[in-house]
Amino acid sequence: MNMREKLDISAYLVIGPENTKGRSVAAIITDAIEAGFTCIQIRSKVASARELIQLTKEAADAIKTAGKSDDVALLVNDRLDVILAARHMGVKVDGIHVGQSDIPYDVCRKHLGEDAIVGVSARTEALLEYIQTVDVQPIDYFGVGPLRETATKPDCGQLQDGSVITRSLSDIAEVASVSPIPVVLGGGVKLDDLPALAKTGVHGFFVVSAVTEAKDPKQAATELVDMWQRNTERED
Ligand SMILES: Cc1ncc(COP(=O)(O)OP(=O)(O)O)c(N)n1
Ligand SMILES: Cc1nc(C(=O)O)sc1CCOP(=O)(O)O
Ligand SMILES: [Mg+2]
Repeated sequence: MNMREKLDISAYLVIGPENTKGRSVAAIITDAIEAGFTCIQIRSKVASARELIQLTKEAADAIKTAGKSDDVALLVNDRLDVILAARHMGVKVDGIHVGQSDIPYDVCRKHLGEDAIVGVSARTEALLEYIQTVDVQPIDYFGVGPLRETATKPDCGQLQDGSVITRSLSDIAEVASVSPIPVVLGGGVKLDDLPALAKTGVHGFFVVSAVTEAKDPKQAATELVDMWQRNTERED
């Protein structure tokens, strides 16, 4: 089974060097994987292409050292060029995450191949229409958010007048129920949000700062994974 077929977005870490308070991205990825995180996305709006390739290599090495190359997916945000370059250099990168102003997902699929993971985000109100109008077959999951405003991505949920739309739990539950593909929810998500989020039917949560800015990232990641598992365990 390839990584696309095995994809698990239940505990999804998004991380870049601007999020780690000067600490090593690879070390925090190791902490997250050891805690049980299932998916990693390298996302940086400040790193150069060369830096992103290096970060992606270090992330793939961290996943391999943890013995999880066949279980934990490694994605890169936005940068199809970085993924192609990293793959060319022998780095195992499993896929890409793109939003509505990024490279179109069908172009990503064409260049990355049938086994790659392609995640897409769209605003919830747009997503409901989107689901009915696009062929979701090339897409593996929808990234939805924000639950609340977050300094990590000040433009998320922002309208042209500068106001910010956050997602209510009922919006999230509606998207999860109509989406033909799995949904992962993020944006301002903290530990205490997980019990309510688990009830919405989404397949997982994604976080940046709840892990990357924590005093002890390993402990924070462990608490998040445990909380999600406790709240999504089947009762039968
Ligand atoms: C899992 C996940 N969901 C949503 C996003 C946001 O993507 P996008 O809207 O393209 O914004 P940027 O992350 O590129 O600023 C994401 N990265 N990951
Ligand atoms: C990468 C990203 N996408 C978002 C969306 O709403 O689409 S919010 C976000 C950043 C989430 O960071 P934090 O966990 O620190 O709030
Ligand atoms: Mg993007």
